[in-house]
Amino acid sequence: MGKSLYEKVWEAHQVGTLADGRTQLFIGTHLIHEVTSPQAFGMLRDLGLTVKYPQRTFATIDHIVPTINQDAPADPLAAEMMQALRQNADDFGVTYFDLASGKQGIVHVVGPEQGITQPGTTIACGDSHTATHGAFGAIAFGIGTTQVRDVLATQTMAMEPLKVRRIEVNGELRPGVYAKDVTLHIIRKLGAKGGIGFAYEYAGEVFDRMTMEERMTVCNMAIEGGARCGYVNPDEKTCEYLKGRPYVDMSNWEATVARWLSFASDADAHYDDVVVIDAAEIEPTVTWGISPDHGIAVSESIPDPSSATTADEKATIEEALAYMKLPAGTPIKGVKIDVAFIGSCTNGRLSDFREAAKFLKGRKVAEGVQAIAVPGSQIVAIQCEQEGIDKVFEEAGFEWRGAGCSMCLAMNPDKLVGDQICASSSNRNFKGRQGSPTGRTILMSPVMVAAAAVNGAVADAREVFEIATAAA
Ligand SMILES: CC(C)[C@H](C(=O)O)[C@@H](O)C(=O)O
Ligand code: SF4
Repeated sequence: MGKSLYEKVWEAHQVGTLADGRTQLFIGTHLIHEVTSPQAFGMLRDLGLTVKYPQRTFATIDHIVPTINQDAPADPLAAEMMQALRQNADDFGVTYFDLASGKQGIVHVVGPEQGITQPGTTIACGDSHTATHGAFGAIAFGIGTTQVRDVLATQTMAMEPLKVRRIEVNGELRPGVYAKDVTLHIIRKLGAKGGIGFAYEYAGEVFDRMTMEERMTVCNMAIEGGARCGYVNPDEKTCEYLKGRPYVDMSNWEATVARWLSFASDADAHYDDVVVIDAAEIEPTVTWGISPDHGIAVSESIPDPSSATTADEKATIEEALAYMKLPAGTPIKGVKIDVAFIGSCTNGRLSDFREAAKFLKGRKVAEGVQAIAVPGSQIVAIQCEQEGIDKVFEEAGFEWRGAGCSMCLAMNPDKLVGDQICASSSNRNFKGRQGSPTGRTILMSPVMVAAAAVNGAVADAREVFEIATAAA
């Protein structure tokens, strides 16, 4: 019987079995940011410990950093957190991609961009969207602050092994359907808790064809489907993306490629579960509620509690609709928006801005809508600016900001106000997620956010494109 990538990587990193039965797992790469690392460093200081492998630890600043006047946050607490990360990186000898480095950005954008994220490795980060790095065939876990301490001090952590579910998406995606729709569709189908106890292996023709950035978008949201991690097997595209990046050792490239590819799941690997999805059934998908599994096709209507099949489902729909203040049974298309946000570790990369710019060229953001575009990293910002994408956004009426998490979680000045509705390319639509306790989030792909911004309401980007083509 062959092995899955998950099994191969796990076995290669297993240091031993702990008394409680858990595995002590070696962590090849540790990524840190300003929110979940200060206490961990504090604990190291208290215990008189050092960072075990500082060369395996990389820091960046993303959550609290403002997207305007980035190095001068008005909030003294933010300034203090920024300073603390600088101090910790200096004191413990950790590489820090700070604002002055030109490499700063959201941790899950920076890792791949620098070539730190590599196939066959284990990666940990005190952040739930660490699964993003699985796009490269890494086993990447989001961890809590205590585990951040453990990894800093020992480069290992204790973990229970996972089951593996292979999710195959075969066939052709329809025009206007993006990686974000694929991931929202999977979560809709399997539920926000469906992946508990699993690693998700994303496979099949659709993933084979996807670019690395698209694979990252899908893996990023594995956690929103309950999975502990998600990955795509490494292939030529993975290697091509990484070739020549700053942290990739190019001294014996052929051997590196052979080693990376050897981690891919064997054809006869065992899976605990297999789900097969037909790509043609996936439509541009948007959320209507307060959990990422509250997704519907943009052509569908907001669920009606009376259509629920269980009492639990009924209560969930009622709670979501009460919070969202949306009428049951009416089309989601046409729901007015106040804010449009393109960015985040899900959809804040070059290809996301390129696609949205294609849509925005020659169009204007609807009156009364605040639209902001936030590159996932300083490098993404420069790439976009070199292509004139920033200008397309600005001419359309978007604000073009500096890199960071921005309004995805609003731990910075970018926040919704009151019960504003935001069309957002991010990954979570939880209550209060975007900075206002009554703020409302509708998740969708960047192109759909652009369409909503122009329309002033949720729109089907495909129709708006067609209307434009017909009029031309
Ligand atoms: C602040 C951080 C710990 C958090 C996470 O773990 O994911 C954030 O990135 C998020 O997206 O909610
Ligand atoms: S962009 Fe959003 S989801 Fe990603 S790390 Fe930042 S806050 Fe978390």
